[in-house]
Amino acid sequence: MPLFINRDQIFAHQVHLLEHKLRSKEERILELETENALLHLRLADCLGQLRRDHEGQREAEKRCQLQRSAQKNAHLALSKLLAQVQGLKQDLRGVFGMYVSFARELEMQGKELLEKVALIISTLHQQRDPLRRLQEEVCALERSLEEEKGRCREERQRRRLLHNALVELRGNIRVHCRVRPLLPLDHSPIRASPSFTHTCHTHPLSHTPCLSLLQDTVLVHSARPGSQVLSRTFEFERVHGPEDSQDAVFEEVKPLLTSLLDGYNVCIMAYGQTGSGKTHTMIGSHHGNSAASASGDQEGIIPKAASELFRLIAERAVDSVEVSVVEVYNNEVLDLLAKDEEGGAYAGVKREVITTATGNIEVPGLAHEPVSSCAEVMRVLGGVLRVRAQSPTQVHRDSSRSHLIVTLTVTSRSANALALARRLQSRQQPPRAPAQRDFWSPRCARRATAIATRGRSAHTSTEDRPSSPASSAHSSPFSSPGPSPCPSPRTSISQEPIRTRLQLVDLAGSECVGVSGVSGAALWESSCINRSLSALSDVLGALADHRPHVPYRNSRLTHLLQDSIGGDAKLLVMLCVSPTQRFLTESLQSLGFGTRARQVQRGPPRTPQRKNQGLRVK
Ligand SMILES: Nc1ncnc2c1ncn2[C@@H]1O[C@H](COP(=O)(O)OP(=O)(O)OP(=O)(O)O)[C@@H](O)[C@H]1O
Repeated sequence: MPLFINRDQIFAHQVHLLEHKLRSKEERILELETENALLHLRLADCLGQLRRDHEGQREAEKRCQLQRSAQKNAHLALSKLLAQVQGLKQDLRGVFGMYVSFARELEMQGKELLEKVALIISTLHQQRDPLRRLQEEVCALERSLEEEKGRCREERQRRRLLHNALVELRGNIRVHCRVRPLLPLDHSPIRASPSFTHTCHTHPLSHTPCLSLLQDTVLVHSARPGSQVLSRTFEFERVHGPEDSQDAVFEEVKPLLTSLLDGYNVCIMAYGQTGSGKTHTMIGSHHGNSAASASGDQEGIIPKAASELFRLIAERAVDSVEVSVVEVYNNEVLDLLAKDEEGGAYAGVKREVITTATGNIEVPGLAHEPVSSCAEVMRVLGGVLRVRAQSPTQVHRDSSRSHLIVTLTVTSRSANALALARRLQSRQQPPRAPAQRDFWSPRCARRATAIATRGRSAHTSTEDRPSSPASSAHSSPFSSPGPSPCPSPRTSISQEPIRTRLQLVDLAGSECVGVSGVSGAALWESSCINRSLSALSDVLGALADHRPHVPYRNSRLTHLLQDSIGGDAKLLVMLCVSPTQRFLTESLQSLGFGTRARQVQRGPPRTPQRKNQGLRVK
């Protein structure tokens, strides 16, 4: 082995060793760096974790704080609730205390009441007998009151029948009164000028009713401030109130139609102030101009009478029925059935009224149309009513400006009529209703006959035509046969037909020109209407006072109706009256007219003579 070692080699060896050491150190450094990096990573993890833990802790602390504040609030609410519960318990204790005291009080009162009831029951027990007796007395009194009421009703009925018989015997004019309901026209303002531009202020009370009805009496009571208190009563054969229907009004008129077929002439006349319901009562309510088109329960006396007439004649031997229609307009008699020159339309031709040498009232040339049913009558009437004079006034928009007279002439061979005529010829007593027999004492009959005889003998003559039985032999309505004398009992009754006449009159309304506000031609119409109505009133006055002169000829209306007013037709005046203070003066005038009409005594009505006994037959 060499002793000498190369230095280089040693150095190389040392370098190698050092390099090796360096390498291992470097490896170690690398390892340590890796480890360091890993540790850094772990540190970062740990720091992240720590941060999260801190945040979680902060969150937990926040929640904890919230929980603590919620807990605090809950504690507060709980303590409040507890305080309230304490208060409620207190109240409840108070209420319970009250309830207990109230219950005690109630119990005490109940006990007291029970004691009182027991006392009352025992008192009642003691008084039961007198009470029962009292009850029995009350029942007996009620029964007797009912009986008295029944007797009173019967008595009133008898009085009415007796009155009717007396009216028949005396030949009185029957007067029915109809008070219409309040209508818009009662509230319409009255205008000062005919041009209807200025309105007058009416008294505030003027729309209040001033009429009250009691059985067959009209009570007029007016107490307007500044005027005298007025209180008057008017009695009529029948009084209809505002609530009475057209049927109810017709029911009271209906018996006259039987009389017509039994051989009497009949006249039904509506009288009253303008707008008081005459046309409504006679024809019916209508819309537009077609008054005859009133239907059903709104039909007036004319359609209902025509219908009843044809119902009655279906059962009897009646030859024919004819209708004629006239209007008295501006004191002229117009034949509404006369046709124009072509013979087509109704023209309203002027006619004259004449008194024949025998005292008959005639309208020469008056047109008649044969009719065989109510519908035909209404058809004819519907046609002519369009010709009737109408114009508006401030009181009534559809005011009729003429008097309308519809005449139905019945030619009959009815055995009833003949038998009745025979009976009336043989004794001067009115036909008696069965119900009358028990009260129609001979004394009563004697008295009534005496009154009737007095009444008749008191007015034996008039200027125009005497109304004594003897003179009535010559009466003749228009161109149809009219009332005739009672033939002597010995006169034989052949089977010649009897002609009777039903006159249905819708008078024009009386009116105060100042109130109705008319002028020009309408003023002349009003003046003619008022003059003819005043002539009618004068005629009634003369008849009622048995004056020797009856001024029938002062007006065409009275001349035309002479046979019905002063003759021996059964005449019924239907007074139509407005109910309000506003028309008080006019209502009083109409009621006065009705009273006057009732005073007329014309002797008992007669059946007309037959064709062959001097009557003019068309
Ligand atoms: N009883 C009644 N029930 C309901 N309405 C009525 C009644 N009477 C009248 N009327 C109404 O009052 C108004 C006036 O009545 P109507 O035409 O019959 O009066 P009038 O007396 O004939 O008047 P004028 O004389 O002016 O012609 C009408 O609208 C009518 O329908």
